[in-house]
Amino acid sequence: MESSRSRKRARQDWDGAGAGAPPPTERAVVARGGASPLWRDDDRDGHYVFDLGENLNRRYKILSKMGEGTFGRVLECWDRETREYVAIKVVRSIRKYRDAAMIEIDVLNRLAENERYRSLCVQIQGWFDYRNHICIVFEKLGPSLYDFLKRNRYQPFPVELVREFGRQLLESVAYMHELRLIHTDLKPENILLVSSEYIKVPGSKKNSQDEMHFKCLPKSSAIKLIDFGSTAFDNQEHSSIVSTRHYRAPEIILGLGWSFPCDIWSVGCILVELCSGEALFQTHENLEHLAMMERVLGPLPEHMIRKASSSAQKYFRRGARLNWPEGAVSRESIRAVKKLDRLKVLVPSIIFFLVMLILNLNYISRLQNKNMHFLVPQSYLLLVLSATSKRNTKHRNVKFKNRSI
Ligand SMILES: Nc1ncnc2c1ncn2[C@@H]1O[C@H](COP(=O)(O)OP(=O)(O)OP(=O)(O)O)[C@@H](O)[C@H]1O
Repeated sequence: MESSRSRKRARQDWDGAGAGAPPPTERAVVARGGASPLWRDDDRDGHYVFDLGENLNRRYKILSKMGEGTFGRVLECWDRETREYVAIKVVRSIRKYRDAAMIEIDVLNRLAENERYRSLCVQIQGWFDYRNHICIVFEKLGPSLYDFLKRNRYQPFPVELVREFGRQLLESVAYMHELRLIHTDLKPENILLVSSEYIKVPGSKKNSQDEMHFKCLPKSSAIKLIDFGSTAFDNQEHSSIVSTRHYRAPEIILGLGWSFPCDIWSVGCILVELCSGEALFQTHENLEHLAMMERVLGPLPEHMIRKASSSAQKYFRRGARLNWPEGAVSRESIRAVKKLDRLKVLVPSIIFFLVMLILNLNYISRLQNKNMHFLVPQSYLLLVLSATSKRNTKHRNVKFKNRSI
């Protein structure tokens, strides 16, 4: 079962076994100058064990650990050849993650076919296989939007900035969808600011001594998408469960099959979170999740309930309405759902219309055609966004124009 606050997606059940033996030549290499360190075993999860300052093959020097995910660790490295900092994802030496990394490389190369990707998605600079670890070299980016929220003790971003993030996010997703790719794991952790620079401004939350808190704001609003390890090709068979729980679309939970719209749902959830500071659907259980969706957005469309898979029918009474609150596992669960406000109350009105449109488009598209391509609605959303952007810019003398402040 997923832990209640876990933000990590439960990965699909892969079939691979552990890693094979390391290439014999590597064992003999001794750490000296620009050479590789002595061979050492991976940790029990298959992660590469390293010390800071060591080499990752002769070209890259390891400077720090930038992040960790299900697939592996991301290390900040110095590229001796280009003389620039890079972020290298060192994938766990387990067959299933190695295989998934090769798919990620495939997707990244596909994305890189068009120049447009440079400003929308993280750029891949290359990859190599080192001591049975696939290493993917990326341009180094700044912190994720989640890192920023956390650093600010979950104080929300200003609405002007959220709108700017939303516009870029929709552009990136539209670009992926044009290439018939579905990200499937959009979340604030997978959206990185391009720059780490920030400014401090007075925040809204005060502490117990009534002292004013400060909050950090990025100097530039430019963002890029990362983590294409779960990206699916539209025309390939899809696994039944995708997305990290909080950002998972209703059609996935109901077993209706999923396609491009599941990314759009995640975008809606992300925008609300950036405006409110907290994940919209903080749950780890399907029925509670559906009840939360109904609380925020109104009843699930009848056509979706009708087609729910046999295993999802148990969430409904006589196949017609959600078995809620009768089916709740605890009073606490009922309270958690009740505590949620309608979308209108949750987010400023300027974002409300956009999010409402996004989340409802997900429903509408299912009504029309489950594999409907999302280009048309996305262009429409972008139009709405730029229209509201202009209006608001006039009114409030917005500082987030041109992606920098
Ligand atoms: N290009 C980059 N520049 C800076 N930091 C990065 C970069 N790529 C990844 N990171 C950091 O490393 C973390 C893990 O990266 P990523 O999400 O790609 O790994 P993962 O193993 O696929 O994660 P998940 O378990 O979410 O699938 C990110 O959340 C981010 O903090």
